[in-house]
Amino acid sequence: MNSAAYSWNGFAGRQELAAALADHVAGRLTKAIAERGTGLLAVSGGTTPAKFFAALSVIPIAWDKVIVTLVDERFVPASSPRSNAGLVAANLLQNAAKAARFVPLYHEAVGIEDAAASDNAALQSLPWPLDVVVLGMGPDGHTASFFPDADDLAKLLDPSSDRIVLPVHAASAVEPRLTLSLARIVDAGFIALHIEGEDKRTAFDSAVAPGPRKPIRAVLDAAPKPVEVFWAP
Ligand SMILES: O=C1O[C@H](COP(=O)(O)O)[C@@H](O)[C@H](O)[C@H]1O
Repeated sequence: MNSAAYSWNGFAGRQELAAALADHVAGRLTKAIAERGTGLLAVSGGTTPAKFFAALSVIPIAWDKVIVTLVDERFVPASSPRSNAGLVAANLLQNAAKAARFVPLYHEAVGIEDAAASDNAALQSLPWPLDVVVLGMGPDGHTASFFPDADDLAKLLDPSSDRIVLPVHAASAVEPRLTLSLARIVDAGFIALHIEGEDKRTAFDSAVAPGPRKPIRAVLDAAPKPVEVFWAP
């Protein structure tokens, strides 16, 4: 594993974790706004981030200078209960954070390849690099939409890819996906991994142990700075 790898931040409870992670992220965004006039944040979806989103949404920073996008998205419209954009709209883009600009990954398109190509063009104009990326992880060791059984996983995990967004097909992923490339993720100023529960702790421990390389391990290996892991039981 790369010598930077990760740093472990353990909490007694999920609410406490959500508050601490929200404070860290708000601090980073405030610093970015002071330094370059804008803050660029990419967040994950699924189920874990809801409490963190709620905590972040009430912190009074200059949200009108913040751009929020997604680490990954399921190929479903925002009205679907499986939409990561829907989760962000309902939990993060509320309260003070309502003033942020949201850049979605899902657009109606004939297929996931077309959607990824149009995202690639649309996201080109964002003020890269990301100031903050908050990753999640599934018990299978997937992070972003880098699923262990994805077609052409080596291409998805290529740290030198010049793509911003990539299409993903994986049998275990339910629907096709859109994901930020590994290169854009590991280039972020602050990389957090937010995981909860004993099953995910076990999955993380096995991903960092010698053995088959899970996708989360590819992020740890490619990141030039330690990934800050936020965990609570
Ligand atoms: O499908 C996804 O799963 C992961 C983990 O989600 P969780 O429900 O176990 O928290 C998430 O990080 C990713 O953004 C999402 O698309």
